[in-house]
Amino acid sequence: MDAEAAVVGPLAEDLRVLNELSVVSEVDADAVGRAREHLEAARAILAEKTLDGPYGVRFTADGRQRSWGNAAVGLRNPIAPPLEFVKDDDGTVRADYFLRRGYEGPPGLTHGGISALILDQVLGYTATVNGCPGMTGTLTLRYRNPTPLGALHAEARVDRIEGIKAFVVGHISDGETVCVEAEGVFILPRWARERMAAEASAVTEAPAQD
Ligand SMILES: CCCCCCCCCCCCCC(=O)SCCNC(=O)CCNC(=O)[C@H](O)C(C)(C)COP(=O)(O)OP(=O)(O)OC[C@H]1O[C@@H](n2cnc3c(N)ncnc32)[C@H](O)[C@@H]1OP(=O)(O)O
Repeated sequence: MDAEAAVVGPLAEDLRVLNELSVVSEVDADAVGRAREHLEAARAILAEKTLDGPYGVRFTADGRQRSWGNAAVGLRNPIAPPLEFVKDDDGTVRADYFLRRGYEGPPGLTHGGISALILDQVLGYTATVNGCPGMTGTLTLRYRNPTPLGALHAEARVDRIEGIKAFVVGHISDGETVCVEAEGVFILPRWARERMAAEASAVTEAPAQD
């Protein structure tokens, strides 16, 4: 982990813990008031200097990509569980992750929208690392069994690629039972296709160099 990640990663992790405590803490009103005073002090410090816009995607000097603001995988984002992906030799992508009690939907279970967030990211990443990056065009989910909180597993593989479209399938399981199945169509958008075509034609039209 690089020096900046070592500073900001633990901040997001602290905030994940606070998110869960906001849900489950049973301290009295006086204690909540004291905790909020500390949080206000932290807010004031962090707000001293901020970006004007979203974090976006950034690149380090050695070319590594950072999506630290991303709501599913962002190192800096306390909404992200976060997910960390492993790619197998056959192109399958897997992630073991842990959902705290702040991700509850039905009592004691994972919110279905959180499962959708995770599958969107896992399937989209799978399309990208298998050579067909794109935006989510369609994401279809089937909630087969209730998804518990806690330790979960997601995985995805490319079913097929048709030109600019990747058809990806995947699921979430609790280690034994498949809870949610997903199919996604990821499409290289028109603006990206036009940019790639313009760059290709600029290379073709460039005068030959001796
Ligand atoms: C470089 C790109 C970014 C990479 C990001 C990597 C992140 C990885 C992680 C990501 C994780 C997070 C991910 C997120 O959160 S991504 C955020 C959620 N998704 C969006 O916001 C996408 C919004 N929509 C669009 O941008 C456009 O509508 C897209 C790009 C989808 C298509 O607009 P485009 O103008 O390009 O389309 P076209 O009219 O030229 O048609 C082209 C072909 O596509 C077919 N079609 C069209 N729409 C759909 C549809 N909805 N389902 C299925 N198929 C569709 C169409 O029939 C045609 O097929 P064919 O007739 O040729 O056979």
